[in-house]
Amino acid sequence: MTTQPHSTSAPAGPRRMIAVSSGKGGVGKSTVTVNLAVAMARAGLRVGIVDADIYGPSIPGMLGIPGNAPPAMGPDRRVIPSEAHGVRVISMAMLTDDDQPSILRGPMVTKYLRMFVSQVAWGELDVLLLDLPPGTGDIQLTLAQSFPLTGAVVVSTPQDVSLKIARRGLRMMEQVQVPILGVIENMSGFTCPSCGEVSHIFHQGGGAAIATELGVPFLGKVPLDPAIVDSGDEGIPLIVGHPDSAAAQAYCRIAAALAGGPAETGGVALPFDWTVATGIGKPAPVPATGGAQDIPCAMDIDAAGLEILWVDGESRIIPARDLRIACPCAACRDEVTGARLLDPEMVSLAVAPTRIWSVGNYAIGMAFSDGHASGIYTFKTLRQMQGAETEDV
Ligand SMILES: Nc1ncnc2c1ncn2[C@@H]1O[C@H](COP(=O)(O)OP(=O)(O)OP(=O)(O)O)[C@@H](O)[C@H]1O
Repeated sequence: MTTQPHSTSAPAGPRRMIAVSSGKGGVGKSTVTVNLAVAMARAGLRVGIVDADIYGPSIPGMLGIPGNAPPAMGPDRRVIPSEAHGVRVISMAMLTDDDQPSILRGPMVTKYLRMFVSQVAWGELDVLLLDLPPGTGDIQLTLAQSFPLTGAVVVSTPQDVSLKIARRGLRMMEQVQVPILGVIENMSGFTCPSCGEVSHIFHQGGGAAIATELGVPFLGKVPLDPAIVDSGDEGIPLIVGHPDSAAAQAYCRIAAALAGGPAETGGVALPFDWTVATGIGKPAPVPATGGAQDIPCAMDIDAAGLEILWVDGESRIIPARDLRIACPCAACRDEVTGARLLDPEMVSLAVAPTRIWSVGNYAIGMAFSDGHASGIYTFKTLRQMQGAETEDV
């Protein structure tokens, strides 16, 4: 285990940011995250893990990194991640005393995690894995919305109840338009400690059934293997200590599928924060490569309004005033009925966006010249607005 400084210049952002989630605790999500990360590092990728399981951070221990060692600071006051088995790691466990459970409210958790992603000197990364806290509550939803995730993986065990909960997790990710990269069935079958053969003493196949039912990929099964428990306790991942085991080989296959899977969206690079007057932060246009999704490939603003080119090649202008009038925030729309609360007559004919920023990978936020800045416009909504008649108000 070493602690090495990485480039402290502003990060370009990881090529892929993948959330590892589970509907409930104890299904092996952190173990899966660690072994996938080490498998990817061994395949030559530059890999980082954000231990976002802020209430029960276990990643450093599984990689043999002392939990209570505070991380070093770089010259630009950015935190330098720890590194073990070729994987860079940042975790709440490094910032709090092991004996003091972190009692943090939701907004604080999101603040810390944003910091973990953007204020850490990660250097160049091919893949950043986020080990999410278990469950499908507000924290998970906020996290899924806060980062430009390439997609999410859902870990489940074969038991019925666990699969039902996994289904809820999948639906949650769908709601915030985070692509599901697939389902992993953990503890599926038992690996005999003496002969290494896998026998299916419990249910199996539920993960594949859910994946089929919801139309998402099934990434594979990891058998129940007593060596995994010892590996976690000793800080030597199974991939390193028992590379020939059936479970280690399953991790390697899943890692290969995730590292090279068809998850790139093909749209503009995210995140961005564009100040319209200076053009600073404006997302660089990329070619529209085809596809049916609501993914922007280029954005422009002129006197006529906001023009968006979509991945399927469609492009149209939404007048700036229409955007302001359509603001979906709670002050401008009734949250229950959706009725407009904003009087269009109060909106100046000259209103225009002054700043546009990406929200997760499904929406943009917009600040207007009248000072209003709380609306979040999903790509889907913008696409529908482009198709609708201009409001005659
Ligand atoms: N395939 C497996 N075979 C045997 N034991 C496993 C397997 N996967 C995980 N475990 C063990 O199950 C326990 C829980 O695993 P882990 O901490 O990774 O779960 P988790 O879903 O991240 O839990 P939480 O989110 O509550 O921290 C650990 O002791 C781990 O070693």
